[in-house]
Amino acid sequence: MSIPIFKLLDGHTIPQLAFGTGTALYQQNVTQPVLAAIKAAYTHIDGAQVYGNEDSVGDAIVQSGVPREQLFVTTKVVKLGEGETIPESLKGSLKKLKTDYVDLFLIHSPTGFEAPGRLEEVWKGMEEVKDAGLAKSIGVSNFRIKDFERVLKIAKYKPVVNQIELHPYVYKQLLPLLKFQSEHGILTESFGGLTPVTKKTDGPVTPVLSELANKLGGTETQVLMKWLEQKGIIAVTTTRTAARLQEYLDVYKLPNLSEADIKAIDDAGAKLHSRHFARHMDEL
Ligand SMILES: NC(=O)C1=CN([C@@H]2O[C@H](COP(=O)(O)OP(=O)(O)OC[C@H]3O[C@@H](n4cnc5c(N)ncnc54)[C@H](O)[C@@H]3O)[C@@H](O)[C@H]2O)C=CC1
Ligand SMILES: O=CCc1c[nH]c2ccccc12
Repeated sequence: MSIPIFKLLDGHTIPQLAFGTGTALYQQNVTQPVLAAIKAAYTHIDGAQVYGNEDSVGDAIVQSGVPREQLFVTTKVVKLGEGETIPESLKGSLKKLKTDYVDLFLIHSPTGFEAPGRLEEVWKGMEEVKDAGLAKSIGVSNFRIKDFERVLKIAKYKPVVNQIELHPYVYKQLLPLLKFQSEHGILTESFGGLTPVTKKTDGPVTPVLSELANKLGGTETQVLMKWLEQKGIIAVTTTRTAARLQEYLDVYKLPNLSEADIKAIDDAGAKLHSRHFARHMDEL
């Protein structure tokens, strides 16, 4: 079984699993990890200007020998220099990434652009890069409902995705945002999806994962990834090890969780709120 492909609201497609170049790989040369991921069958690479390693992502894209159109490359803008525009910012990334376009360009966070009119102005810049073909699709990250309301008021193109921290310990609190996105056809990308096996390993979800891992014949990590997949969420994860790369890919060979299994994870997650990034998301 291969990685599922989801359709974006602008007609483009996106692989449901992404190899991330932040967190464990933040500010590091990621050429070898990205090459290993591509070799293992990953096509979707999640980057960002602030990860400080776009140059090494670009080297991996070139060295992989995989035709550019077979890869899905994301980068994100977190801030602009004095007088710098969004097209100028993206052109800087493209030079480092050694490509003519990205598949997806994201506003990394609304928090740097909160002054009156600023987020709207930045979104207009995002629309410019889409019109110029520098980004096939445009989206956002760490957006709340109130950020979407500002952008949607002036948008020619809606954001196609919102990349947010999403795992069972924030799922309940995010339900109004997820409902809003679903009503607008905006897909969700998850980061931090493995929090119950990495940062919050002693919570109410832990025994449920253990039981379901046994039932499915997989690992706790794979149960969390299955939970995301079955909710229609794109999983952005990462690793430095070949075994973990394969563990993530093997998720697609496992049977599905039942509705009762998914509810058991939702219910256990709802007993504890535990967020590790972007605290502003606690107020939607
Ligand atoms: N838009 C944003 O603001 C953010 C985006 N990201 C993106 O998402 C990517 C992934 O983010 P993460 O939070 O690292 O994702 P994640 O929650 O999927 O964790 C990945 C980590 O889990 C470890 N892991 C997997 N299974 C494990 C187990 N059973 N026991 C112990 N450790 C285990 C891996 O080794 C890896 O280091 C980043 O590289 C970046 O591309 C990450 C944070 C913020
Ligand atoms: O991408 C994840 C973590 C991160 C590092 N710097 C920033 C700035 C704004 C939002 C998220 C992040």
